[in-house]
Amino acid sequence: MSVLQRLRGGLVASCQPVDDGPMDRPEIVAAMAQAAVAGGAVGLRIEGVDNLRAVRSVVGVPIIGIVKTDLPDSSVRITVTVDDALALADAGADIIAYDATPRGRPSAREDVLAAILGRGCLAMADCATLEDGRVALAGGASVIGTTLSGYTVETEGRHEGPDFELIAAFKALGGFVMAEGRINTPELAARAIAAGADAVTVGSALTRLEHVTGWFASAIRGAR
Ligand SMILES: CC(=O)N[C@H](C=O)[C@@H](O)[C@H](O)[C@H](O)COP(=O)(O)O
Repeated sequence: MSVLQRLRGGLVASCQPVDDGPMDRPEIVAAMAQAAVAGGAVGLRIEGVDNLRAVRSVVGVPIIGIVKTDLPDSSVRITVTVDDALALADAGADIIAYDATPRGRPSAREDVLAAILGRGCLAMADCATLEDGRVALAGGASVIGTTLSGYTVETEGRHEGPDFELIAAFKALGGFVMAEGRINTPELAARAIAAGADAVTVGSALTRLEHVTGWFASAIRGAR
């Protein structure tokens, strides 16, 4: 079965602990990944080359790899250089996700995409808009994700929850549609599939213990 066939209709667990938090260690990310697969995840999204290597050695499901970098002069963070893309391919990523918005960054998005495809990996375009998805598919990306909707100046504050409109619009474009971003409950995940997603990625609600704890703690404080 192809990588996309294995992901179709399933859950991808994004195992990204809070940066520099107590769970931000490759062995813990690998354990999270194993637990997610045991729970039914058909794929994983992993940040960082060391984490990816640790996860690759313990699971067989498809892995979407990214490297996040905080740049001084750009808000683009996801797989911003050709070297990052190549390192993820070497570490065993099946799919490499990159920032597919037109915002400036060290390597042009086209160059990052070409590097991913050149290594025989599939490319996932992390998009904010319909136009990002259109450009990415035309350039050879296989997966278009709603990952960055709500996280660019253009789209900030547009949706409090998942961007179901973009999921539906992507469906009409063709390509493999990944619903991603603020899908924090099983009900929202099911709605994403009903809206046209081929697969759903969930991160914070599964693997950012600090965030999930905070949601509960503040709801309880607010109810007092
Ligand atoms: C915008 C951005 O940088 N998104 C990142 C991409 O990898 C992650 O921080 C998110 O956790 C991931 O997209 C999953 O989304 P959520 O955690 O909302 O389920």
